[in-house]
Amino acid sequence: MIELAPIGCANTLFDAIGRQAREALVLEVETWPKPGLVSHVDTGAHRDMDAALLHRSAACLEPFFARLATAGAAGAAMGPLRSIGIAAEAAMRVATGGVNTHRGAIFGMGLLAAAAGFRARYGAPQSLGAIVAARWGAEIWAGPVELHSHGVQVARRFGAGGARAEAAAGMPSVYGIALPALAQARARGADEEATRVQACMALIAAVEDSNLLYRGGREGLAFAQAEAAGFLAGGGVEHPDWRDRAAAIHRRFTARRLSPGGCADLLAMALFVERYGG
Ligand SMILES: CC(C)(COP(=O)(O)OP(=O)(O)OC[C@H]1O[C@@H](n2cnc3c(N)ncnc32)[C@H](O[C@H]2O[C@H](COP(=O)(O)OP(=O)(O)OP(=O)(O)O)[C@@H](O)[C@H]2O)[C@@H]1O)[C@@H](O)C(=O)NCCC(=O)NCCS
Ligand SMILES: Nc1ncnc2[nH]cnc12
Repeated sequence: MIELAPIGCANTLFDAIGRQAREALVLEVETWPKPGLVSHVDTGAHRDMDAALLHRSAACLEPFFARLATAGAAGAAMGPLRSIGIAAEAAMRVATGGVNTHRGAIFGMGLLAAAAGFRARYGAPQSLGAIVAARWGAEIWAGPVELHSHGVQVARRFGAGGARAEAAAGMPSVYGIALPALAQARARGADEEATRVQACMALIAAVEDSNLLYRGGREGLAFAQAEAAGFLAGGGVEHPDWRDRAAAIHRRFTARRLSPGGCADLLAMALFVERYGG
């Protein structure tokens, strides 16, 4: 257990955590081409979502991320965090007319915001992901399960761990895949949008995204992973024609109605974690 002396925290710090979480969600949307996903350019494989809706959703979630940071700093266990998360999901549904824009992000980014609050309060040396795993990992598994959610159906049919497994393990896809991809692309001179596309492709190539499994089954997931891996093996965003190649992959996902919504969330979480120094 972490035992460190508390340090003072102003509300403005928690507000800043909420704002940074929202900005990370917005930056994810403002990234093109992301295979099958919504961006400022088009709506990909979605008929019920566009960039404006995702922006509205991100805006309505900002105060909830700030509340989660405050709760994290107060040493909250998973129960109070879950209550804030459920209220955030309800607010999202009101803001979007019932569309599931950011359920995964509420969960994962919400836990990272709580960890950022905890770390600001106690000065803990661990990464935000390590704090999530250490403080709330066991309770994440013990929480109530929605019998009919897409994630639960996919877990039953394919044994996929989804957002819970990712969070309980301390966000390995954020730390082991997205952050190194962002750093490497940037070090090689890629611009910021290209850097985000590279990280998105790296995530799709490796993550068992429950949205891909729900819409495309094992075959859809394998198709998506092979497409992203092919992009990376061909030089990724260092290839002179990278944008055309990524756009062609985006069209192929869209034609198959495949959308890696979990990877979109993980990209946003990596952008948030980067700003908080790991
Ligand atoms: C525990 C929950 C996360 C409940 O989860 P659920 O049972 O639904 O299971 P998952 O599928 O595991 O997760 C839900 C969302 O997480 C994203 N996701 C998917 N795979 C991964 C992964 N490997 N790692 C991390 N995150 C992942 C994904 O969210 C994004 O996609 C959604 C949009 O996709 P779309 O294609 O439009 O899909 P639908 O609208 O669902 O269907 P169709 O359009 O195809 O018809 C969007 O949400 C993105 O964010 C998964 O959807 C959790 O919800 C829970 O318990 N909540 C309670 C509150 C709580 O405890 N909070 C904790 C503190 S904040
Ligand atoms: N850009 C995006 N497109 C589709 N689903 C998403 N969920 C979170 N971000 C998304």
